[in-house]
Amino acid sequence: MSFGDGEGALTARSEGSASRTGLPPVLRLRNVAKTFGGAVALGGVSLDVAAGEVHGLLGKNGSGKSTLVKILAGFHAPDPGSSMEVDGQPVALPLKPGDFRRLGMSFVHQNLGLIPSLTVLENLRLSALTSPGRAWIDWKAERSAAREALETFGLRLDILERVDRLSPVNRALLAIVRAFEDIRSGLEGSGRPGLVLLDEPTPFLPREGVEKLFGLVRSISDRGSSVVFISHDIDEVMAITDRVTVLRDGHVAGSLVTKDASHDAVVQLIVGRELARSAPARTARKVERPVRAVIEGVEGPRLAPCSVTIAQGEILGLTGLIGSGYEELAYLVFGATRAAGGTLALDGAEPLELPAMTPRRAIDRGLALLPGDRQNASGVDSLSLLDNMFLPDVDRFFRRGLLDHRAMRQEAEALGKAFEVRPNDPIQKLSALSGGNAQKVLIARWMNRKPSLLLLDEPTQGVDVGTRQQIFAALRAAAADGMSVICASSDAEQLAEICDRVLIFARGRIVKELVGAEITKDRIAEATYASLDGMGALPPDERPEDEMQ
Ligand SMILES: Nc1ncnc2c1ncn2[C@@H]1O[C@H](COP(=O)(O)OP(=O)(O)OP(=O)(O)O)[C@@H](O)[C@H]1O
Repeated sequence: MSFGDGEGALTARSEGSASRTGLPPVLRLRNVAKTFGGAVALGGVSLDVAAGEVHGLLGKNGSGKSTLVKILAGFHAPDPGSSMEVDGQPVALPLKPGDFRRLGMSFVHQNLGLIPSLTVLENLRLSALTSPGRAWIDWKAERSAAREALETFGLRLDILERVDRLSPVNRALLAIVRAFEDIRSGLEGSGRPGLVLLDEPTPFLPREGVEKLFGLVRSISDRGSSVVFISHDIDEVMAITDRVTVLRDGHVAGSLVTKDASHDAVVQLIVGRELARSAPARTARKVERPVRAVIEGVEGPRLAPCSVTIAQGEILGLTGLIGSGYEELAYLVFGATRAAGGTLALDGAEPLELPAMTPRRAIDRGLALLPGDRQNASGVDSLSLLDNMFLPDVDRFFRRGLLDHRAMRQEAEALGKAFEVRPNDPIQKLSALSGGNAQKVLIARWMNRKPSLLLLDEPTQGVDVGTRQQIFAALRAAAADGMSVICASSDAEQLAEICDRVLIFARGRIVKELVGAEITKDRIAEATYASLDGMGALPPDERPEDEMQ
């Protein structure tokens, strides 16, 4: 994600914010290795994180980043021969769960690690509330500590709200604030500089969230603490880190000082080759094509009634700030969220009432939805790759009442190969795959069904820079064959690469349409943030319209 060159654009870190000299590395890893049943996830990684440094950890899906983080969290035991120092002191491995606190580390994992049934307050103050030797809880003091922590981050949340009622964005922000709080209280007690590890914390964050997070990261590092920042977003990494280490196939492919490195050099280190940027094939798409779907007056919790028409073979992007309504449309059309009103007419057929739409009906009519919240709503972690791929249409593998396992396996293998799923073992559980590889399985599943209208919510979240290009190419090829795609995303770069048309939403309405050559990353970002001006009046050429063709 990057947001153009305008005011508030993500800016490169100043030289003054680099690491503190004279102090031992806050974390030193030597030859850290991990094998899972013979498969090498980490092949001997050595890495120093300096005090006060923001260190980017990058690498393709499955390169070993999360495995390394999980070793530090005491979740995985590394192989013998691995060694670790914290603040210059040797630390015995494996770590036990919870040891990281004693060592001055805190984490935000991809699944955020919040307890959904507890309140914001309870989640935020979990470490403090459960710390040993605490005889009683001063709830008044806890409430004010929680409010203060949220205020520092500019996060407006009801501290008594249950976490499962929060939006995904607010959950991510809360998890990040909690990690910073944990380290801050750790700092007070121990005098250590401390280390926060952020494992892909930003995909759900709106731009203001990213800016706030970066502001906090800078202030923490300015006070001497270190941050390890894992992300697939190269622009973010270039903006916030002092140094980057790139993992490839479980080994360190290289380390770079960020201010001396170019974007392309980092990409090359990640993928191991130069990445050819494919130009969007928009020219052929100006041709008038038959209408695939007419969505009229769709209305949802954050979406005022709005209408959208999409042509056959068109890739339509939806974007805006989180909460502007763009992120709801796909779910309302698919019946995953109940619409308050509206109709959907497919290929000239009789319109269907959206409030009566259900996912089953939508699938029967040739729709498919890839939800953004893949941890909770997309795949089933405890099932195999094969089951996850064919969950929605297992019927087609029945031959005279029996399931044709061989055909399923062959098709799953071919699909995994096409989408570069690694490891490509159809009977492996989805939970054994890295986050990005799991996302590839889920994209493959829906693409394979050849829906007439594919609804995507943040489809390449957590997917590495090389695979992203393959997914874009697959989407373009499917669109050239007539599949229509609606892609909701906060990633302007992604939309600029694949879309024929982009609709920008603000306050529940469509406020701007960009077509063909108008679609650039900067134009999308500009139109998105123009809607913030004064939060009231929009510029004259961006007045809300209910109808856009
Ligand atoms: N519990 C497990 N059992 C078996 N294999 C595993 C397990 N956890 C991870 N792996 C394998 O280890 C390798 C590294 O995975 P890891 O999750 O560390 O990658 P990553 O770099 O974090 O990827 P991503 O960017 O997709 O999150 C992958 O091949 C993965 O399939």
